[in-house]
Amino acid sequence: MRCLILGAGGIGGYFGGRLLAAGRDVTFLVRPARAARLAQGLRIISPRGDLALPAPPLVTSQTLTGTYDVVMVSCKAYDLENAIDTIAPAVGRETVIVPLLNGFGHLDTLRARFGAERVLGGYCLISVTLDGEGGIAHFNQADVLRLGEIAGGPSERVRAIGAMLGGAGFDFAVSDDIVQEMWEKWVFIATTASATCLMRAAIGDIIGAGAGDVTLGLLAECEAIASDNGHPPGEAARKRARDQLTDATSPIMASMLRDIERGGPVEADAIQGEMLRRAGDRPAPLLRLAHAHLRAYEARRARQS
Ligand SMILES: NC(=O)C1=CN([C@@H]2O[C@H](COP(=O)(O)OP(=O)(O)OC[C@H]3O[C@@H](n4cnc5c(N)ncnc54)[C@H](OP(=O)(O)O)[C@@H]3O)[C@@H](O)[C@H]2O)C=CC1
Ligand SMILES: CC(C)(CO)C(=O)C(=O)O
Repeated sequence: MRCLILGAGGIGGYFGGRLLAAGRDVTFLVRPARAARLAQGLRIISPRGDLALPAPPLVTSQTLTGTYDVVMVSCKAYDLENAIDTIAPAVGRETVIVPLLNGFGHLDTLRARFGAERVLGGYCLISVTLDGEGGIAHFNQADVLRLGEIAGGPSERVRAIGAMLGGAGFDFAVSDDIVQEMWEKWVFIATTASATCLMRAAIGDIIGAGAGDVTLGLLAECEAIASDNGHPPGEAARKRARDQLTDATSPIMASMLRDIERGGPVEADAIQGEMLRRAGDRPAPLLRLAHAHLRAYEARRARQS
C-alpha cells in the first residue's frame, strides 16, 4: 500500500519516520525548504527510541507523480487550503485521505473538495515539535494514532489501512466511533491550548499558581458544547481529561503555546473559533476570552510583520 504524507513536521515526520523504519511504503510530500533539510536525513529524538533515516523518500509539488492509496494530511489548519491543492494530483478514484489535524472543521473542507466517501476521520495524541535543526523532538511516551470511517463501524479499506499502520512502533488502533473520539480529543485540546496559551505556562504551573479552576472551567464549557452537538465526552475521556488537567506535576503545554513562543501562526480559528461557532447561544466566557487573546496575538503579529 503506497502512502503519501503531506508535511514532515512534528506529526507527519514522527509517524512517517516510524512507518519508514518499519519498512512501509511511505513518501513525504514537502515544500522546498523542508525537502532540503530532509535530504540530509530525518532524525527523531524520542523516549520511545531515537531514529535516524538517512534518506527518507520525498517529493515536492513539482516532482509529485501518480496517485497513492492513502494520503495522510499533517499540516496546520491555516495551511489546509494550500495543502488541498498540493495533494489533489495524488488523489485518484480509490485514494483514501486520512487527516491528522486537531479540530473538526477540516473534515468538512476535505469532504467538500474530494467527496465525502474519500475522507476518513483521524487524530493523534502525542506531543512533538520540530527542533532547531529540523529534527523531531518527542516529549513523552504517548504516540497514539487513531482512524476510522466517519459513518462509524468497520470497513474493508480501514482494515487494509490498519494493517499498514499497525505494528510500526507506535500506538495505533482503528476506531469504530472516530467522530466521538475526535470530539473528545477536540474538547481536550481546546481546553489545554486555551489554558496554556492564556497563562503562557504548562498545566502544572497553572495549578501551582492557584488557577487550576480556570482550566476546569474551560473544560466544563468545552464538554457542554460537545454535548450540545450530540457528542458528550464519555466517562473514560472525562476522567482522563480531569486526571491530566489536575496533575500538579504536569509539564504538558499545547503545541499552540510552542507556536506562540516562536512567534508563529496559531490554529485559533480551527480549535477555539470553530468550537465557539458550534456553541450556538450557550455562553462560554472562558473559551471566548482565550479565543480573543489568540486573535489579539494574531492581529499584533500581522501588524508587526
Ligand atoms: N505537534 C503536536 O504535538 C500535535 C499536533 N497536532 C495537530 O497536528 C497538525 C500538524 O501539527 P504539527 O505537525 O505539529 O505541525 P508542524 O508545523 O510541525 O508541521 C506541519 C508541516 O506541514 C507542512 N505543510 C503545510 N502546508 C504544506 C504544503 N502545502 N505542502 C507541503 N507541506 C506542507 C509544513 O511545511 P513547511 O515546513 O514547509 O511549512 C510543516 O512542516 C495540527 O493540526 C496540530 O494541531 C495534534 C496532536 C499533537
Ligand atoms: C493534546 C496535545 C497537547 C497533545 O496531544 C495536543 O494535541 C497538542 O499539543 O496540539
